[in-house]
Amino acid sequence: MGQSLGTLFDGNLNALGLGTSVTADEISKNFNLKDYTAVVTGGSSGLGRECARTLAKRGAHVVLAARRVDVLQDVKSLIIAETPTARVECMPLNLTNLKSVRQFAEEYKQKKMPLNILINNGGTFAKEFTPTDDGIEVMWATHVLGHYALTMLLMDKLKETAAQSGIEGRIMFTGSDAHRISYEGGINFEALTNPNLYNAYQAYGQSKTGDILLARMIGQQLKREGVNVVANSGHPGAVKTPLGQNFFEKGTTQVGYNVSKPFIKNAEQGAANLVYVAASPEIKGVSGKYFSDFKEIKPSLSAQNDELGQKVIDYCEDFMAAKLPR
Ligand SMILES: NC(=O)c1ccc[n+]([C@@H]2O[C@H](COP(=O)([O-])OP(=O)(O)OC[C@H]3O[C@@H](n4cnc5c(N)ncnc54)[C@H](O)[C@@H]3O)[C@@H](O)[C@H]2O)c1
Repeated sequence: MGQSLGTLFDGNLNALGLGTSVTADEISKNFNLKDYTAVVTGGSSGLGRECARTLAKRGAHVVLAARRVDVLQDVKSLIIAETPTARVECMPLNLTNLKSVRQFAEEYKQKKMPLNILINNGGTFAKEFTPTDDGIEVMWATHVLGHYALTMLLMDKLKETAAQSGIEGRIMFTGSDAHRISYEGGINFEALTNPNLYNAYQAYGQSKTGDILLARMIGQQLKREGVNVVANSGHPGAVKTPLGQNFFEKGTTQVGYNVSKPFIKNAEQGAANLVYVAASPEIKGVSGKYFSDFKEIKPSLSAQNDELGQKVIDYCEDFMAAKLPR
């Protein structure tokens, strides 16, 4: 690996957006979500679990989605222990397998449930090049391809719900300021299948550049269509979760880690900005933007590049056409 995380971040902690210690409970204390239904991917752990807990506490009907339903059931029990009136469902979803993504969307629609909020959050950090069954680097497959397919397959449901309820639909992609560490040009499509080009941090960074670009492109498209649905992305900060620990504690130099450790958020703090982007009335009508600590900020130049964004969309569309034949 060329540059270690510590080399990249030492003396540049702002790049991490380490930010405030406001919790998801605090930021959402005035939200009333009793008329909302939300899907949270990666709902079995870390930030997804915390987003789900908070939305359910504010009255939303929450659908937890991840690979292991037994783990999701445990999360559901925890949520109900805190909020006995919480409405929570668990549905299996493997983001690296588009057939699983389609099955999730079809089963969701069969349940005839509305959908107001889609939180595209599930994720992973792979130290070594790890191809999926389709041969694609696993972080790109999970963060970008899986979430693009999920969003497109649920888009009619989001639009229909918004039209019928009059409530603005929200799509929230969990981005990361680590997107600023990426391959030259923001995204190297060849590196998605070539292990010789692999650098774990650049590969993670380009997958998050992909997420921010998806929110931008989809958000802009929804605005052009004039529908009552928006898409944005949010940076949670550097957060102590299984993924975060893998990313930080093992990846950084001792100096970098020691400097950053006091600023690392817990999941309640990390989820705050994600819950804000997904549900705050303050940002009604905002679409295609990137948020950190409850403020819109500019992502990298690559993540503001519509031409690159269109390439990501085209890549995802081609992949879906190849992997999801009817
Ligand atoms: N922790 C951080 O410091 C940090 C910082 C910025 C962004 N993020 C992003 O936050 C998101 C959540 O990560 P986290 O820190 O809560 O990590 P986590 O390890 O606690 O949770 C990851 C979740 O994603 C799910 N997941 C992984 N692969 C999946 C797949 N193929 N299909 C379905 N679900 C899958 C896991 O089951 C788990 O529920 C990720 O997108 C991550 O990139 C995290």
